Amino acid sequence: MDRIRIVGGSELRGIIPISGAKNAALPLMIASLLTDDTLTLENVPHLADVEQLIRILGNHGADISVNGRRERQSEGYSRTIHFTSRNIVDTTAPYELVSKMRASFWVIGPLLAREGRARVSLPGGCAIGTRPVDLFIEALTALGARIEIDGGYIEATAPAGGLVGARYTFPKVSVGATHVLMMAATLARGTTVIGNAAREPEVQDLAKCLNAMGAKITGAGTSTVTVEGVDQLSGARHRVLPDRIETGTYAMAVAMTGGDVVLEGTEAGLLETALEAIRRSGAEVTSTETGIRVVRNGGGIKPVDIVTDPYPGFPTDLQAQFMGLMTKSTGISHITETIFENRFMHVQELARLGAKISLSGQTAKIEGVERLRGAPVMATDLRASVSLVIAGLAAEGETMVSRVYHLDRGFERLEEKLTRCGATVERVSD
Ligand SMILES: CC(=O)N[C@H]1[C@@H](OP(=O)(O)OP(=O)(O)OC[C@H]2O[C@@H](n3ccc(=O)[nH]c3=O)[C@H](O)[C@@H]2O)O[C@H](CO)[C@@H](O)[C@@H]1O
Ligand SMILES: C=C(OP(=O)(O)O)C(=O)O
Repeated sequence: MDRIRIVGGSELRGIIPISGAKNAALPLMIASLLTDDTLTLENVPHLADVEQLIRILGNHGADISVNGRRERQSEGYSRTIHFTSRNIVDTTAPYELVSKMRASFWVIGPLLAREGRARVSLPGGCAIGTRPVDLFIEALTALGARIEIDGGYIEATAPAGGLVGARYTFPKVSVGATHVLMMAATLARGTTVIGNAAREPEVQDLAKCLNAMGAKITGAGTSTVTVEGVDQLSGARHRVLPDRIETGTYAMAVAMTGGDVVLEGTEAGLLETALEAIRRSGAEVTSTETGIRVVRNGGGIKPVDIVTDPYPGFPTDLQAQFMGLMTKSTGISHITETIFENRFMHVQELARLGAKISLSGQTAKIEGVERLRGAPVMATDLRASVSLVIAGLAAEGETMVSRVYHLDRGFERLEEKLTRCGATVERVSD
């Protein structure tokens, strides 16, 4: 199994190209099941999760071809992929395919809307909480679906004339359930009004693509989304928006090591709350013509308290990385996780590097230390694993991160991007 070896102590200087967003690419790829025409997605990151979803869509009958690359980038960076689901050959998403990744469950929306039925295994994904699917069931039931749970599968059936538009307000904000309800509603009869919808940029990106396919969606990006059902959707060409979590991760890495890096091809507007927290920690963060510049030249890392929240709040997907940064602050900071009940698994691994962190319920208290020292550490989930990389970049000596497959789910060419900016990071294959 691959490991990542880091020798800490170097500042980061240079340019890091930001990839297309994993969490936008996945629902966009799933949206291709809504039409028998071709959906072309540009800027799709080359990640394990994308490859897994390609297998899942293929199982439903999608014909998928990959080509193209971004200008000025070496082979293998974000790709252009064509998805054509002329016929849906199978409406079952089996356990073996769905258990590896939470987002694969979302095929339930398009399959149900287009084919009138779907049988989808209960999902897997990062083990960061119980992650139930009750909101999906409630939302699809509101559109008239009949839902049963049998042998670990959700079996959903639409009424004879298809799904019917309805007014549904989520009792809790859910990104995935918003994606699914929005996709299902595009082909429902009549109008659906989604209340307390997730406002994440990825929801906006999906709505933009669905509208390009002929859907009638307004309000995406606000908490009320209205979807007027249409008879059918067509193909389209859409560019996946930049990955705000990758952007924030590298910005925090620079704030940690010091240096001067331009994060290319991304936009500050996607992650203002996180960038503000990085600024408060003492780094300079400015928008440039090509992206975002992050600079920290000398000066300690100031302690900053954060609380995770749905967008536009501080993203839970950057919580572990920010904790990595705070381990070397000059004082005490507090990080409160409000989205997932078990998203502190990085705490004990950061402690191996010398971090001083104590937990009380959903709040971590981090006492900054002057020095971290390299050690063998284990990745426990996607974002936790990259928090160990951030800490390793600033630790003395060698840090060896195992279970790198977590990292490969969400970070395209991490070693290459960091090495080009002066870090010593390499993949070690046993
Ligand atoms: C592929 C993808 O885009 N994943 C992101 C998505 O995950 P995901 O869409 O799974 O996260 P949700 O927004 O649905 O989860 C938010 C909260 O709602 C709860 N919940 C959700 C659905 C449900 O039916 N019942 C329920 O109780 C969850 O357990 C969690 O506590 O948004 C999360 C929150 O920003 C991010 O951390 C993930 O990276
Ligand atoms: C938690 C994440 O992914 P997933 O929802 O697929 O588990 C993530 O992207 O940080």
